[in-house]
Amino acid sequence: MSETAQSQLSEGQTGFAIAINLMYGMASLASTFALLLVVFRAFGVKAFVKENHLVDVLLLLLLYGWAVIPLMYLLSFLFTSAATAFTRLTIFNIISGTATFLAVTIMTIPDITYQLNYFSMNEPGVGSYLVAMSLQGVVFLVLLFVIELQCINTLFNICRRCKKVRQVREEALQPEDRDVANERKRVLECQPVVESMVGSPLILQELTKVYPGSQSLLAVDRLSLAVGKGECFDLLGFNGAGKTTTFKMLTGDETVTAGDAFIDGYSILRDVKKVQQRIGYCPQFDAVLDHMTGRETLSMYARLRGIPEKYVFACVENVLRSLLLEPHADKLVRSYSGGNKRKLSAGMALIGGPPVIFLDEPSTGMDPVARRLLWDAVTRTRESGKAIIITSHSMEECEALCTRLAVMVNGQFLCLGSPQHLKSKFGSGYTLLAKIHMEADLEEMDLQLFKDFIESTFPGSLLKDEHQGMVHYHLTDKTLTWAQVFGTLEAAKEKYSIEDYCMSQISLEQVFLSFAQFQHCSEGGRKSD
Ligand SMILES: Nc1ncnc2c1ncn2[C@@H]1O[C@H](COP(=O)(O)OP(=O)(O)OP(=O)(O)O)[C@@H](O)[C@H]1O
Repeated sequence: MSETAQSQLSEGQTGFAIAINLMYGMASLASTFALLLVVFRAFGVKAFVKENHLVDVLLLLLLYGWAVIPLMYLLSFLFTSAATAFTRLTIFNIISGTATFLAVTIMTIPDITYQLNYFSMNEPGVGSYLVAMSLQGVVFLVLLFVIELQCINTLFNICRRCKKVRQVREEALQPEDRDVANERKRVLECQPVVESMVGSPLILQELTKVYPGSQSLLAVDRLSLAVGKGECFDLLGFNGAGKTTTFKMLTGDETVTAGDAFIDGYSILRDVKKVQQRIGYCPQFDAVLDHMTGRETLSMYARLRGIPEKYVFACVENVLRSLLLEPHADKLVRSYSGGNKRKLSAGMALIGGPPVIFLDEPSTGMDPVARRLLWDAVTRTRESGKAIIITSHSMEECEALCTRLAVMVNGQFLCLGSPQHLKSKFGSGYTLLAKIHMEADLEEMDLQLFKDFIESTFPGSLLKDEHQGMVHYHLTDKTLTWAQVFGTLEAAKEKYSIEDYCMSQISLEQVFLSFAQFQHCSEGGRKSD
């Protein structure tokens, strides 16, 4: 059974599937054996039909089936392709069956004697073989259950989790951003099912992903987060920070190495199907069906989300209109431009208003008008009480949409909170942009005088950029007030030929960039222990 299909079955369902497969195998073997017995009877093969031996033969054959079906099932795990498994195992059965039969016959020719009790434990009775086949069947079946129910994985997971819990305790001693630590504490103390009902449809508890390989990579490192109804949470991060991997685990596309997440109270480890029924997902790369039109695609998603048939049309029209897709609604998706495919992907995630919506860089490739329409649609959806998680490299988008955000670096949250909270916490000081009027012959001197003035008046100021009489300073003094800075610059305007100037709070982008130094450049930079 494929890993994805397997991951979507609960343990009970897997056990049931094995039992059904075994019964089907036994039934089809029994019917073949019955035909064989009919042939024996028709041709009067004495050894098999005399003295009710047909029943003995049937018992022997069925015991053979009991032993061999689970063995074939086990051996099939050695192959990745069903066709290869079928041909190779068939050849294996023919050779092993014929060869062992010939070998045993040849080796026992001198000793052939006739024994009335076929089931005797003594040679040439087959009693010992019957016992062996019965035991083989039981052993192979147990092995099959162990593999299919992923008992070993579960055991590994339990060990891994114990190890992780120890690590978390140890690492709790290391400094972690206070907001991130508070969120972790809040999440670990909550009862996910109760919390989901109360108001947090999405809960991540120590969610971890390690990509296996020669150098296993820790892509997502113990994320803990609760996202409430009517909240839009932005995952900001550099390339390779682990955002998409987080989404993939939450949507069931990737397995979870440790930890768990709950969507509407359902665990992604135990109830992935129920989770998938409750999410909308706009993946980073469009997953659209080329041979359907946009309208057909959205109608299909509306029906899948359980929207009553009489509302499907209106619902689809609404999404098409809100994303400016109406002119393309009846064209095949394969003829869509990149931006229009993106709009359709976003529409597919939003339609029907699932309780939790994941948007992975939804506005990439959209023109500014479409982007703003998307923002409106996302904001309306959020205000209707849905929890939205978004990743984006646009700070403008982040400021326009999100109520809270986290900066993700190397799979961990380095900070967490509302945009204003993070700007106040990490972006102390002000940004000053000034344009100095320069006489042709005195330009360097004018500029230098102004720079000296700023550096002496506002100690600790950092010159960030300088270009054609335009200077960009970061005024780092936390005690400065807006009035002080404006007053000083207004008074100095004439003296230093300041043509124009502008003051602003540190931007979110500057806060984000201040974490750049922590991101490993190399994608294989984070090895898991
Ligand atoms: N299937 C995979 N196998 C092994 N490593 C992977 C796999 N997918 C992602 N990674 C690695 O995991 C890390 C996180 O990748 P991920 O795609 O989650 O980053 P991201 O934050 O979404 O980046 P971007 O902003 O570029 O989309 C990267 O180092 C990446 O190389």
